[in-house]
Amino acid sequence: MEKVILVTGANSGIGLALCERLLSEDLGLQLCLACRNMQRAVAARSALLTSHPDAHIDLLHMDVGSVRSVLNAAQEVKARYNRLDYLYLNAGIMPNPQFDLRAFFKGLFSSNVVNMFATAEGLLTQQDRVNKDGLQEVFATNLFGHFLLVRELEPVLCQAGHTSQVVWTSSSNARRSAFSLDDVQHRLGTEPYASSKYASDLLSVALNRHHNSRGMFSSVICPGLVMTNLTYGILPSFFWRLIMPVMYLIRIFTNTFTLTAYNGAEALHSLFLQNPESLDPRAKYHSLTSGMGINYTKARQMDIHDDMSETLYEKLLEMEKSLRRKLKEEEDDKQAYRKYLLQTE
Ligand SMILES: NC(=O)C1=CN([C@@H]2O[C@H](COP(=O)(O)OP(=O)(O)OC[C@H]3O[C@@H](n4cnc5c(N)ncnc54)[C@H](OP(=O)(O)O)[C@@H]3O)[C@@H](O)[C@H]2O)C=CC1
Ligand SMILES: CC(C)CCC[C@@H](C)[C@H]1CC[C@H]2C3=C(CC[C@]12C)[C@@]1(C)CCC(=O)[C@@H](C)[C@@H]1CC3
Repeated sequence: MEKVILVTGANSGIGLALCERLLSEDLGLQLCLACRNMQRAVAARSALLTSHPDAHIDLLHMDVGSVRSVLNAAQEVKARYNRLDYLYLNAGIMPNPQFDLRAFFKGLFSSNVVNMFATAEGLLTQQDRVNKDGLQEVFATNLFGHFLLVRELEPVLCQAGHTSQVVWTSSSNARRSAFSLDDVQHRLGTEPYASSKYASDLLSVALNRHHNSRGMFSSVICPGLVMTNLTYGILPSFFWRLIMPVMYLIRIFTNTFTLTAYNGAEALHSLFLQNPESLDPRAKYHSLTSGMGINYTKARQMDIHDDMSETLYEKLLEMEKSLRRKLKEEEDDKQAYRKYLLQTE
């Protein structure tokens, strides 16, 4: 039976490179590209079909930052496929990034320089905003929409006699100090990206605790620093082009500069090849590239406390409940209004 794989944010960057790599591995896969921008999704599908004309590729509209869109898309998935083998939660945003040049130069001449290049600790802040559901956009996109998707897809992910794998594209920018259980959406801080990625690490551990017995396994990966639309948004593109040779030089000293989307997808691809039961639920799988351009994946232990991951999980369940209640009320109001209009006609 062909494996069914759904990838969010599959129309560009690391998500698209993953699809390309999966198809090179096995043409008998059923790939589903879940995307917000359908024009780019169609282009991505055509590009994949050019290199793999016999591939089975479906498109699915899903704005992972919108509760309604995720619920609709999940219904569609359950109608189309009776089981899901891999769910890659890859879509992500880093809006309005601000780069701290002073911190960069200070870090450059400190003993922390390698860590600074690997994690960008202290270098980046972002300006977030509230979305239509009343949630912080970064939290909604990078974490909550994906959480809701996993919850909705439980019937196709957790099936007797079958294992499934959920893989989060996290980041080495994820940091416990950027996250607070009192402010899970990061309304008050300036590092929503680091916070959302740390939350995904916590959530993955909690998902394993609650779902392993039902055959669903969750892992997190970091693709390293990859030149994609997300990173091009941090500094002007002419600057990136100018410093590209320097980036390749830095790679000699830090294997985290994977740079290409193909290299960045290494850990995602490597997890596809492994038995989910053999993976370490508390490890983050890093895509790394040596100075000679050799790709490999390395597992590193995450800085996670079980009680913290459990509390986050419970808070997300609560949030889900209240958002569903709100949607139901809105739906009821709409129905009542329609009925009223019909009666007054
Ligand atoms: N590049 C890097 O160095 C690193 C990236 N990552 C993570 O990798 C993941 C992929 O990013 P990357 O490939 O770099 O960047 P890209 O910007 O190229 O890709 C991001 C993808 O996410 C999609 N997306 C964004 N918002 C939504 C949404 N609301 N609903 C559905 N899809 C959405 C984008 O689609 P659309 O066309 O609609 O915008 C796009 O396909 C992200 O989670 C990012 O945080 C982690 C560490 C390092
Ligand atoms: C190398 C150049 C001379 C100067 C580039 C400096 C910075 C713009 C980069 C240094 C470390 C980078 C980095 C990221 C973005 C660009 C840098 C800050 C990320 C935050 C991108 C998204 C992620 O998720 C992280 C894993 C990256 C960590 C490193």
